[in-house]
Amino acid sequence: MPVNRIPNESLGGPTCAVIAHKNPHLKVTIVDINATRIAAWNSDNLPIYEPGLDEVVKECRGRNLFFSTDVDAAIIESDLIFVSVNTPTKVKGVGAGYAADLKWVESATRHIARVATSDKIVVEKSTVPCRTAQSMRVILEANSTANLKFDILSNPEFLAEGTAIPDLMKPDRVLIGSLDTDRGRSAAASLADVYAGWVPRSQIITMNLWSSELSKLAANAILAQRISSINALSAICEATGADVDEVSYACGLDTRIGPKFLKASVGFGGSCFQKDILNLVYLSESLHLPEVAAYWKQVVEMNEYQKRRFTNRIISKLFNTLTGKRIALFGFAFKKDTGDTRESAAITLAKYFLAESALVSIYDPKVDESQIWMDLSEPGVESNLDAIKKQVTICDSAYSAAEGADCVVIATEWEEFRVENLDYKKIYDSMQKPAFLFDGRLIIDSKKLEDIGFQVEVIGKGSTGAFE
Ligand SMILES: NC(=O)C1=CN([C@@H]2O[C@H](COP(=O)(O)OP(=O)(O)OC[C@H]3O[C@@H](n4cnc5c(N)ncnc54)[C@H](O)[C@@H]3O)[C@@H](O)[C@H]2O)C=CC1
Ligand SMILES: O=C(O)[C@H]1O[C@H](OP(=O)(O)OP(=O)(O)OC[C@H]2O[C@@H](n3ccc(=O)[nH]c3=O)[C@H](O)[C@@H]2O)[C@H](O)[C@@H](O)[C@@H]1O
Repeated sequence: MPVNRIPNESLGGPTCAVIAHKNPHLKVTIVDINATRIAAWNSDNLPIYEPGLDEVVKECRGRNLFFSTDVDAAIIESDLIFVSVNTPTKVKGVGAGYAADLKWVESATRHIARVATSDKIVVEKSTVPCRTAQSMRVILEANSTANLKFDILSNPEFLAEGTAIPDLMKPDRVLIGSLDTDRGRSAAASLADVYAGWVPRSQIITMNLWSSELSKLAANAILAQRISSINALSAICEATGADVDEVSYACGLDTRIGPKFLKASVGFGGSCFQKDILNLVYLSESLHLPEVAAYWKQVVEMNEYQKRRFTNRIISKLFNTLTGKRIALFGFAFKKDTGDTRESAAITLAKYFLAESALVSIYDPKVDESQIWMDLSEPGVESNLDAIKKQVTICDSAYSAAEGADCVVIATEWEEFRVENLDYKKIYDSMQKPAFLFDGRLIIDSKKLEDIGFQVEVIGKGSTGAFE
């Protein structure tokens, strides 16, 4: 079994589908070198789960939205090309563990230079380090044989997974960065016209290329920083008897702070927050700004600490050993309403539990079983997967995951895990006693579960109940 992550096309697919939906006069072709992905986009089972996406794709596919592996043809016939390829953290070489790996951006750029037969506007949609547009321009100009003109724009995307369609339909802002030249401004105006199909002009912001590239990294870093801040406070809450939900509410009422992104959790996940902050750390170090690098690095370190801290609380409450105990892990995706597991806190938790010789029963409503095995195993080590399969069971419901378990751990905030949507009495009756429930997402009503008999432990809240 190949143990490479299955690409999701979480960005390019939904973004271009909405552009096609809102601009019926434009022909939009989504191309990918991954034929399996394209086949899925052309089928009834789209490769990603995203609420509202099916409807948009079904309406436009075959009309003005096409999915293809014929990258050459799409480059030749397009006036405007979005480069939305993956930019993961480098795993080896200079900057490993921090810098963004730009090999896919470079290969897509070289492909455009090699194949284009007319002038193009090339839009950097992927999240990239500051000044990547300059490298793309050099590659395009140096490799283009036909004396063609290429304009590079930065147009970072701010959608979040799980809410991609509403985010795209009603963005807070659309950001377009260009060179401050007549050509640059004219290219930016052409791209602005595409978005003006549905976004008010006042929300389409233009600025210089480098500000635009940096704004994307900055926005993700600031959002993640808020989560690490509230998570740091959650540790203080647990030690003092303060309630993190109340602290978050009180702070969020200050209009200068605002209520969003202050929900304490077992740790942020997703393909971008960690990658983009590490990218910012690397950029800061490259610019000889070690204090700035250390500041941002701490946001990621706090996130790792939160996952370790939550696990330690579970071990301590389960009488200091997990050996042979069954843990029901509710949720594996990095957040609700997505099947994406990239950097999911649930993966780290599951690995900690396995290291403590626990048995883990996993249930997630949208994550494929094959994805869970990939996430838990070492790439390419078959024997490692065999060992993991002795400790892990993947279940088709929360009820089967909880059967015979010593504790339930809520790792993803799926609505179906709320007290009103699951029969927790049935779950309690099927578990070992004492039955523990650890809520890493602050989604359950502790009082109701304690009344059933559960010993409940919630992130950012002190312990209550019979065992204190
Ligand atoms: N996932 C998200 O919600 C968001 C992602 N981003 C950024 O968008 C970029 C892409 O992210 P995802 O869509 O999540 O990545 P992904 O890995 O799911 O998809 C990237 C796709 O690009 C394809 N690809 C790679 N090289 C290619 C080439 N030369 N020609 C054609 N296709 C090629 C891959 O086969 C893959 O299907 C990243 O830079 C990410 O930081 C930005 C905002 C939101
Ligand atoms: O660049 C990207 O890829 C995107 O990254 C994030 O979007 P995403 O990672 O899809 O999802 P978020 O809603 O930001 O959640 C990220 C993680 O933080 C967690 N989170 C979020 C909010 C909160 O208050 N607390 C919290 O723990 C979520 O559960 C999740 O694990 C940003 O929100 C998007 O604006 C950005 O475009």
